Parts: sequence; structure tokens; C-alpha cells
Amino acid sequence: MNPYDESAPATPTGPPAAGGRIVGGAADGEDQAVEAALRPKDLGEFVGQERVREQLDLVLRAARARGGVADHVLLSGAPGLGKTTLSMIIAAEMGAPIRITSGPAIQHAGDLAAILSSLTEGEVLFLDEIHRMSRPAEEMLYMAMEDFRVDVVVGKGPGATAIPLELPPFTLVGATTRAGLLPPPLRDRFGFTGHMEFYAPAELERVVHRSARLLDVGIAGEGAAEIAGRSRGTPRIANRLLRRVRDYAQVKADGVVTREIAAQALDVYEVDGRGLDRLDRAVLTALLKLFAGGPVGLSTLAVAVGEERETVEEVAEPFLVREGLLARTPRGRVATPAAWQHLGLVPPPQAVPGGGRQGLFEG
Ligand SMILES: Nc1ncnc2c1ncn2[C@@H]1O[C@H](COP(=O)(O)OP(=O)(O)OP(=O)(O)O)[C@@H](O)[C@H]1O
Repeated sequence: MNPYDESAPATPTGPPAAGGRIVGGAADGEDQAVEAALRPKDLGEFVGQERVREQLDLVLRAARARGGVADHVLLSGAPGLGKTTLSMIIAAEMGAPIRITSGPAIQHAGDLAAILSSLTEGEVLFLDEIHRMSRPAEEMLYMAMEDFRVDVVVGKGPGATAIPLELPPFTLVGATTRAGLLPPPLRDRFGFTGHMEFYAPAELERVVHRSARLLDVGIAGEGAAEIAGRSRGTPRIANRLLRRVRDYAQVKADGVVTREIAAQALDVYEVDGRGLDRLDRAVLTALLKLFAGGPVGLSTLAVAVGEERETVEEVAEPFLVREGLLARTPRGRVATPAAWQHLGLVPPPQAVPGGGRQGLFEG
């Protein structure tokens, strides 16, 4: 195919990209409904993340041996990698109840004080998106984490008084997609920090097999491998793709997920062999076909695919960069040799990988 062919069909533009993406990392309504059934219940069932699992196992065993509560735990990593699941496992392994809330839900220090003061001894408090808590709540949390105490301010102005309130010892499990955004005083108060990595295909295959068993879906080894390879390193996406493939297998075949059935089903949902969806491919296609692989400015690229700048930058690009298909350079976006290869196109002779060529199309 000639990359300069102007008669090529117009680059397809995706639906509103961030919401409802089958390959999106964040949970949608259906995910929430079925995830409870698919969550591993203990560390032994939790697939992958060997390092974090091993370290956490030590932290929890030691706490149990001491008969005390576990140190506060910070889990960082992209959405859908298992932070909530791991927090529930921590509670289960400690034989403790768990309370789940999130940073954006705690806008006032009083909201946090209400939660903290109602915890029972040893309870696990899971605080998702901890980097999005309000500043006053964050400051209250410092003292609560360190001294199991908060000062509740009663009244306003000169007459305001701080009433100290003792808290039962508890374990805070904070989760964040961006550990770098946490203020150091907060980060330092966690006894253990685990960074969750994207999963290897073989690990995702195990996740798919396990979920298929729980959902009572017949699946061949190669069927699981096909789904795993398109799941962008993320168990949540693997589970979601499995559900869509199961539908297809039931409607179009005998219900068993083979490699062919998985591939056909995911082609219908426009998730390609490497996990790129329609938006990802639209961005890449425009970059290659319209701008000869770049460099091209983000705004120009966004106009070319009919999307908002932010959608291209925040929704499509991170995965393309991670996959080594696109590079962000000071002079604009540049396709890598792997991008040409993935779309089956031949780079023009003067295109130098890494953006060494004078940009004709910068926006
Ligand atoms: N290591 C794992 N083994 C098996 N299944 C997993 C694993 N990690 C996650 N899952 C599955 O993936 C789904 C999403 O996991 P979870 O909700 O824990 O992700 P998360 O990191 O908390 O996401 P978010 O940041 O959006 O809250 C769950 O249904 C869980 O069953």
C-alpha cells in the first residue's frame, strides 16, 4: 500500500473515545457488576506481580505473628491492574473488615474524620485515588496514619477549638495511578509501597483461564492466548474481552472459545492483534498516511482524526507510546518503524526514525 495515496479512505474517527472503550482501563458499569465474582480472594490466587506479592506476604505474615495491625500500604499502578483486589486480599489475609472510599469522595476534613472515627480495630481502610483528596483532609490523614489520632476542630474563628480524638489502630491502603503526584510527607508515611506493573501475556492467559472457569466458559489454550495478547497488559481488559468473546462464541458457534472464535469476535469489536482499538489505529493511520510518519504537532494530528487534543493525548497516546509505536518528541509526534510494520505500510525513504527529518507538517 502506498502511504502517500491520497485516495485512501478517510481516516475513521472513533466514538467519544474515553467513555465506553472496550480496551479502556477504568471500570464500566458491567465490569463493576461482575468483578466481585472474578476477584481473587487470597494472595495464592492473585496472578503475577511476583515481587509485590512476595513483599506483601512478608509484611502481612510479620504483622500476624506480632498480633498487630499491618503497616500502611501504598499501591501504585494503572487502572485495572488489581489495586482494589489486593486491598481486599490484605483485609482477608489479616482477618479484618475493609472500608472502601476514594479521594474525590473526601472533600472536607470532616468527611475523613467521620470515616476514621467509625473504624474498628485492625480494619483496613482502602482509599482509592488518594492523590485526589483535598488538602485539609490530607493533612488530617498524616496524623491519623502516624499517631492514630485526629484533631477535630469545633467552631469557627477565634473560638474554634481542636478536640483530639483517639483512633483504633487501622491499616490504610492507598491506591494511586500516579505515585509521583503524592506529596512526600504522605508518601513517607506508608510502611510499604508496591508498584503494580502491566502483566505479561502468559500471566494474562492465567487470568483468562481462571475467569473462564468461574464464568463456566469452555476455552482452549490458544483462545485464552488470543484474548491475553489483545488485553494491553491489564486483567480488567482481559476479563472484559473474555465476556465479549463468550457472547460471540454462544451466538456464532458452540460456546467454546477457540483461537479462531476469539480472533473473529475481537475483530468484530475492532480490537486488533496487539490490543489497539479504532481510535489508536486512527491516530496511527493519520500519522503514517497523512504526515509520512511525522513529526507532526498534537493539534494537527487531533484535527486529522476528528478528536479533541486531550483525547488523542490522554486516551490514545499512552498505549501507543508504551507499545513503542509512537514517540513524543519536542518537534511533534513521530511514528516508529514498528508502527509502519504494524499497519503493514512501507515508510517513505527519507523518513528517519526518531524525528531526525525536518517536520513539514508541524501544527
Ligand atoms: N492479579 C490478578 N489476578 C486475577 N485477576 C485480577 C488480578 N488483578 C486484577 N484482576 C481482576 O481485574 C479486575 C480489576 O481489578 P481491580 O478492580 O482490583 O483493579 P484496580 O487496579 O483497583 O483498578 P482501578 O484503579 O480502576 O480501581 C478485577 O475483576 C479482578 O478480578
